[in-house]
Amino acid sequence: MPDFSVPTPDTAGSDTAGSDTAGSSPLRVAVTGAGGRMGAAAVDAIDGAPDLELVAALGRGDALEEIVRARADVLVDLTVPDSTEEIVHFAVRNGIHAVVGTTGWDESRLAALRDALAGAPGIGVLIAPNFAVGSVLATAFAAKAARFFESVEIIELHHPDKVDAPSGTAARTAALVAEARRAAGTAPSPDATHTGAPGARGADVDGVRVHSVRLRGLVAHQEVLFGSAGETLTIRHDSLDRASFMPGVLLGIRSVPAAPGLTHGLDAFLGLDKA
Ligand SMILES: NC(=O)C1=CN([C@@H]2O[C@H](COP(=O)(O)OP(=O)(O)OC[C@H]3O[C@@H](n4cnc5c(N)ncnc54)[C@H](O)[C@@H]3O)[C@@H](O)[C@H]2O)C=CC1
Ligand SMILES: O=C(O)C1=N[C@H](C(=O)O)C[C@H](O)C1
Repeated sequence: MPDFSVPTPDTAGSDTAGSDTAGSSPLRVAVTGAGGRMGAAAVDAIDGAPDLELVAALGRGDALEEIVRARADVLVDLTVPDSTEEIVHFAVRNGIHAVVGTTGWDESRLAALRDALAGAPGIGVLIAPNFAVGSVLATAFAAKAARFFESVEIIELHHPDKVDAPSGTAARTAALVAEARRAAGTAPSPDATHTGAPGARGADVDGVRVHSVRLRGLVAHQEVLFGSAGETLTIRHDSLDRASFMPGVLLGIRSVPAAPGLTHGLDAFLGLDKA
């Protein structure tokens, strides 16, 4: 597993409100959604990290108070869009940092979380639409390319047990691409469609068409397609196994205590904001 080099909690000068990470104590980590596909993989990854200690693993129906009772420093939330907001606000109210992989964090939820964090100085929350470094890079590359092309569309492809569409990664990519195009004054993608089957052109996310494929055998994949006269550029990323997400989960856990407030996307923790 790649090991992204980051300051440990002991050397980061981190805010450790509500924690006991002084000295060489491992960072105490709780997981919600621990019985799910991602949660189970995260539990194993945390168990295998010598600087981390798994102190609580909660499933649906378990009381959130267990996270406080276990004196967790960081909560990792990998549940469902309907549960994540309540869980993360619970962590913030109780002085616990959070690393959130669950989807469903739209602008209104992010704004409410920023407000909550303003009243919880020193507490950090990472909302990570995708923990895979290749995916984070692909989204950053797409944002860079966005202003140079007339057309852009996104195809995201996932396993059929996924409950939400479009994916959180596609929504984030579309938002960043749209922002870059707006900033550059790029016109909307040309599209003469005015008749046909409903849904055939995918969902309109921030002015970008997003097509969601659900197919047994897939894990998590995305293509961003750009086009101009005579050329296309396709930026594709494939997560072939949930192992791809784990280095990012661990990086988030180790980094978030030193990053008070809201961090949206793993980019800053990977140093991509300086690239
Ligand atoms: N950021 C990233 O890199 C990734 C994010 N995801 C996202 O993570 C989330 C979980 O994905 P999967 O593990 O595939 O789903 P899953 O359905 O396998 O697991 C979700 C688990 O959460 C549990 N759960 C639901 N409400 C709960 C609550 N209130 N308290 C505790 N547990 C609760 C469910 O019982 C289930 O075991 C989804 O939103 C998915 O889109 C998935 C893969 C990567
Ligand atoms: O549900 C999934 O599997 C995934 N969810 C996230 C998303 O919606 O973007 C991240 C990744 O694509 C896998």
